[in-house]
Amino acid sequence: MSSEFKIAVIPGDGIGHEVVPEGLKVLEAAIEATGTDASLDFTHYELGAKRWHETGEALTDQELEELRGYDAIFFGAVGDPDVPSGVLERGLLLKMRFGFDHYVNLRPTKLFAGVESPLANPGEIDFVVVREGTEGPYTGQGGVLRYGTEHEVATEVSVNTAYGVERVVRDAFARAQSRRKKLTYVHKHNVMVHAGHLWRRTVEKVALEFPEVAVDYLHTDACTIFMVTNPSRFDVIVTDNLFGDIITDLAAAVSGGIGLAASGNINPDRTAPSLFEPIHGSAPDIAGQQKADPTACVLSAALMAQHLGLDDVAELIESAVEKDLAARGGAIRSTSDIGDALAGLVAG
Ligand SMILES: NC(=O)C1=CN([C@@H]2O[C@H](COP(=O)(O)OP(=O)(O)OC[C@H]3O[C@@H](n4cnc5c(N)ncnc54)[C@H](O)[C@@H]3O)[C@@H](O)[C@H]2O)C=CC1
Ligand SMILES: CC(C)CC(=O)C(=O)O
Ligand SMILES: [Mg+2]
Repeated sequence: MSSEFKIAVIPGDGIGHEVVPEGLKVLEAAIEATGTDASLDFTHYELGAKRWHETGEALTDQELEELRGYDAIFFGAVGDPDVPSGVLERGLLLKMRFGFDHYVNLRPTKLFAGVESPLANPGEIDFVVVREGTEGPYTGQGGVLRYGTEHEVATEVSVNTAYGVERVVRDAFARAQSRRKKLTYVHKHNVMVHAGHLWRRTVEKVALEFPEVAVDYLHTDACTIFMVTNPSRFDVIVTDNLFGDIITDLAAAVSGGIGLAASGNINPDRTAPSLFEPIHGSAPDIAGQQKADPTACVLSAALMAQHLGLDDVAELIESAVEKDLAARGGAIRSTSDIGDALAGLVAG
């Protein structure tokens, strides 16, 4: 039986408009090349800075509900220098992450053959960060007292629930079980004793269900050391929303750059569409210049294909990326040239 998947496409801002067309180009080439009888039906949404300037809205509640009807969301990036910081990030992207219960923010990190790492001796880098996606300091809890005065007080509260921590920790253990059976949980429980100890107790409890998985703990600051000095020690990392955001930019940097780092914002219970995006932002410093590497976006399309059960499509895209990276050397190519090359490799 053939299946049709409805995909909402949101390029967003800045280089989102350049990398998303390349992601779609490679994805469509892979669908055709595999001969799968599945088809993807794309609906484009113009959301981001332009639309915010026109209407004052980042994403309405009605649009959020409309998006709920899709099988997946393919996203570029959000954020614009002419929009107050946080308005689009919270109003568009985080509204979807929270609204669609994307509690697993999955960020695989791999040093592909032929890719140069800034580390002198990188060794093998192949790990996945499971970043909690719906809690922590990203919930918007907190506020400001005596705004604008010399007595101003600003709080940003980290929210951690037993339910929320346990479900993401269990997901990470299951991933470790099916990989190299090592889980590193990363927090800062020497200082953040309330949230940190909830994470610690939760990991200890769930570990009993996964006796084959070796568990390791690192404070976040020490994690950044080992990510640079010995990234091979990692298999699966589980951590909170903010720590996960920070360490995955570092993970991208040590494994060849932010332009290669893909992600999935996953709702594992499939009660709402999952969202796939490169981990980078809208990169205003290079936007509109065809300088962005679309590979992260292309690999995010592969993650989306895998999520939809199109494993052969995902594998074809990944192997095209591997071939292209192995042959790249120091060549400088435009965003669309890289997309064309990847689509060509996929077509065979
Ligand atoms: N998921 C999202 O939509 C995210 C949005 N943002 C937003 O993006 C805007 C810019 O944020 P920044 O902190 O500058 O982070 P950024 O990730 O946009 O850029 C950081 C640096 O990486 C470079 N870069 C990013 N993607 C690249 C690619 N594909 N190829 C080559 N170079 C690339 C940029 O040119 C810049 O020098 C802000 O408004 C921020 O809030 C930031 C991170 C994630
Ligand atoms: C909401 C985003 C702008 C936060 C971020 O940097 C990320 O998720 O990687
Ligand atoms: Mg980030």
